Amino acid sequence: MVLSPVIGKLLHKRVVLASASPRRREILSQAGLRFEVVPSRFKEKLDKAAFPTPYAYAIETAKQKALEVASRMHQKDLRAPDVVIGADTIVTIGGLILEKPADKQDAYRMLSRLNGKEHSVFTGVAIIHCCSEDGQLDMDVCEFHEETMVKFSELSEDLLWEYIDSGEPMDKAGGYGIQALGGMLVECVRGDFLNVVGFPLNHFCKKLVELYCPPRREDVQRVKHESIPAVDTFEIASDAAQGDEGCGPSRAGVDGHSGQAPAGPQGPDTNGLVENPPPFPSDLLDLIDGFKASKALFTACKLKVFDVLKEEGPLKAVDVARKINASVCGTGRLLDVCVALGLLEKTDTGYGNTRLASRHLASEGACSLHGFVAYHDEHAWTVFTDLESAVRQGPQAAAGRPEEDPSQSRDRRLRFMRAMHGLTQLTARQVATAFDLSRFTSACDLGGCTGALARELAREYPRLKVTVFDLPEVIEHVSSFHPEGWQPERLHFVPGDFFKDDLPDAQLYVLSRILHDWADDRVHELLSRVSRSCKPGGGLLVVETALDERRAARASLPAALNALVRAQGRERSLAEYRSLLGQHGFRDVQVAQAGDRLDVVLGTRASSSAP
Ligand SMILES: O=c1[nH]cc([C@@H]2O[C@H](COP(=O)(O)OP(=O)(O)OP(=O)(O)O)[C@@H](O)[C@H]2O)c(=O)[nH]1
Repeated sequence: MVLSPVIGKLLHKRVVLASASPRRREILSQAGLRFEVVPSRFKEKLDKAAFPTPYAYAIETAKQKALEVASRMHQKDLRAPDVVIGADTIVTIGGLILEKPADKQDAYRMLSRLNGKEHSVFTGVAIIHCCSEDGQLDMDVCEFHEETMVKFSELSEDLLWEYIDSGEPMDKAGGYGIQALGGMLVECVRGDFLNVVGFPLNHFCKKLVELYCPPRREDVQRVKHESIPAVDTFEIASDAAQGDEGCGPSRAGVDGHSGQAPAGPQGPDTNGLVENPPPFPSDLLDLIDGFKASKALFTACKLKVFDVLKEEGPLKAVDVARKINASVCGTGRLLDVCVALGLLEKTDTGYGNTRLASRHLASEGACSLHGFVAYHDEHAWTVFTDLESAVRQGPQAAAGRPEEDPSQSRDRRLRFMRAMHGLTQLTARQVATAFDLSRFTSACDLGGCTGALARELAREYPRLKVTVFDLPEVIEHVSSFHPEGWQPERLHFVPGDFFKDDLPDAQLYVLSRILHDWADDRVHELLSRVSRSCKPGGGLLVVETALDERRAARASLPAALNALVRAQGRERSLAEYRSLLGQHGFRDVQVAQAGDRLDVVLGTRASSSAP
């Protein structure tokens, strides 16, 4: 029996799994897929440093594995299979990519690195649709990745060696198999378990829905007019499977344009030939509607919809309306839009948060971005209405406005602090582990605000004492951001202005999301102050979202636009940050990525006194 209708779409096709992994074979056959196994001969030796993110590396490896099998099979009997699936699983921690261990010592190195910590497991997947015509092989590649967070318990050396001696680690990414003995090492898992084992089945099925059962044209148009983006659920596949016999491998889907409507009614042209209308511009319509989606999210956050549903959901629209003190009709529409945006789920019992919403959009919690959303709603939204003049006149248009100073009023300051706190908490661990900082015993986070990064640094490096140095009016509020029962043992808050006051002594100085706020002259002033305070051998850690051609244009887009609408300051490229550190006496400048959007630059203060 095939449970997922979308897997059924592949039953009449020749499907090949380009993998030697017994786990992938098992996951896919248990899902009801029928396929042959042809292990890939692609050597997994791509240059990791050439990829902007670890998952881009995993995706490319998966793609190369599948492409190798497709072309080999085509060459052999001039008939490629219909579909080839490739996958690659990697583990990442502190900017390092771990694959299968080379030997026992290597397994030990990997497992001790993971010991007691949380790491990410990425599986990149490539689905290749092949078409052989006149001896030519034509291939369409659809690719995606899935991330799962896994936390290891604190494990003794003896236990690690016992596990290594079991032989289990050797053919597993990161040196452990979560589905077997390795499960004993794991304290918790956040995300898709099967992704860790080697194949993200859930995401794969969703991709198949996009490829084989895009929403029907009427649905797309209705959705567009109501400004609700299409949502990828298995239900779409079920509906299509029941109501649309022709729901097949649409070219639109295979070409990777997910959610694109199939070609519309076709009329004969003057030669009696059928002419295809131009492709439906779904992506463009999504783009046009994008601001409405943002505003719906901002509004639901402001009205505390996600808090109410986190505490009491699932609830009917009428009950949510009562609790947020809003109209039933307006609330119902907002809730439906949130469902379409993938933020809420709707069942017979009412509306409930998705995991994403409970984790990031409710106002409390270690991963809450509620403050960050509020800041965008109340501040960025207004500032960005000036984009046209900023583009016409350049950043001086923003300079003409009264200075946006987050410390102007208590409310605005607190709002800004909440935004920074949420964002920093979310990325602090990745920043703290981007480099091995264990050689430092003292650090000073300049402009460290609520201490979210400082706390993570102290947690990650047990010998490290961290000072947060920020304006007195900021320091005055930090206690309200401390987690309950929190004792600031190795963490100190010192009030001061990094442009005016002496900087606290430290071996490592941290400037996280600070430099982009300042124009070049101020950046030089600040860096020369840091350079003077930093002793030879000390370090400077700069954290920014760099304008960087390596990163997909889309990810650095907000940074590029921010630079236009801000009165002062500008985003800079990695080359510029490297050069700035060099100009101020920092050598051995290294760069690492912290997650998708942040770059971390570490320089060591050279011994010569003149920078
Ligand atoms: O918890 C677990 N983590 C990982 C695995 C297995 O690890 C390997 C990952 O290696 P890779 O993606 O390169 O795949 P290969 O086994 O080399 O097969 P290919 O022919 O596809 O390259 C993978 O087998 C996971 O299943 C695990 O079992 N548990």
